[in-house]
Amino acid sequence: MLEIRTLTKKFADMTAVDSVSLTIPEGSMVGIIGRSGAGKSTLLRMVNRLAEPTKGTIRFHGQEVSSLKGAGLRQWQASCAMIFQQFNLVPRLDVLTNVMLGRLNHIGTVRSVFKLFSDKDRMDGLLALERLGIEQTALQPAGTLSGGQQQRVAIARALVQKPKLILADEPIASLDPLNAKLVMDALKRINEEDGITVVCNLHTLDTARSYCERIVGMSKGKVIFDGGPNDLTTDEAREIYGAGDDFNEAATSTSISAAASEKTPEADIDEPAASGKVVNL
Ligand SMILES: Nc1ncnc2c1ncn2[C@@H]1O[C@H](COP(=O)(O)OP(=O)(O)OP(=O)(O)O)[C@@H](O)[C@H]1O
Repeated sequence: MLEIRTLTKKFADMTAVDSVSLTIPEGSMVGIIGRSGAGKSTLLRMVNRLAEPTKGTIRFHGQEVSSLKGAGLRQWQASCAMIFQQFNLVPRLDVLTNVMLGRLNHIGTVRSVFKLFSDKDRMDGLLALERLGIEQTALQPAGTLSGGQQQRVAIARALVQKPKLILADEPIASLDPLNAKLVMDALKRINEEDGITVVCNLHTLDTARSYCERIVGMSKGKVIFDGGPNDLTTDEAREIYGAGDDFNEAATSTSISAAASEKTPEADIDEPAASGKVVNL
């Protein structure tokens, strides 16, 4: 259980996240929506402690993580994997090494400095790539992969961290709809099969409605909606997106959905993994 209480982040006199309180049960998949600048990224970054809260607390299974330092903080960051819009891979390193970098917080300092990975680390990395249907890319430089493949490498890297929580910050914002679907399907399957809690910032309402059992709507740093996809009315969505009377959900659409046809036109995707039944997790 993740418990966020009155979490606040100020940048000078600007309040990016304003007294947010949320309780997220273990194993849930939560989508955070809102227009650009609503405070979604800052909220996730505080949970992972990439940004320091100005005020408030974050607890995970009762442990206060908002005040952790040193080894305790590193341990928290290892169990709280982050996925970014821009993948954050090392382009010149091969895919498998990128994935194994997710193990750095689990191995000793000397081994981590020299990137001395064990056979087990390698095997875990390959198995994670296989779950994501991209094991055949293991020896390619990560920078040569398509965006959708790179994001799946980033998810494999998160998996080898053996996280308790995955925080995905706009994971599909740089992807075309087909690759966006592959990535969201992968996150959903990891959530369902491994029971890992996933909190996912999304620009688009239809994606959140399709994949998340709970939607949190943010505006100007505050939570203004918290409920199931069917509870979110058009009026509430309009308020979240700060739109006028002509608000249309399609305007926030990526045209992907969890229930969408799995018959993907292969010509549209340059990835071997996509030719099967979406992602082989
Ligand atoms: N390091 C920073 N220094 C100053 N202001 C910041 C910093 N990071 C974020 N902000 C501001 O905080 C507010 C919230 O930003 P944040 O990135 O959290 O929003 P967001 O909802 O994730 O938006 P987007 O979808 O565009 O990433 C914005 O006004 C942003 O300009």
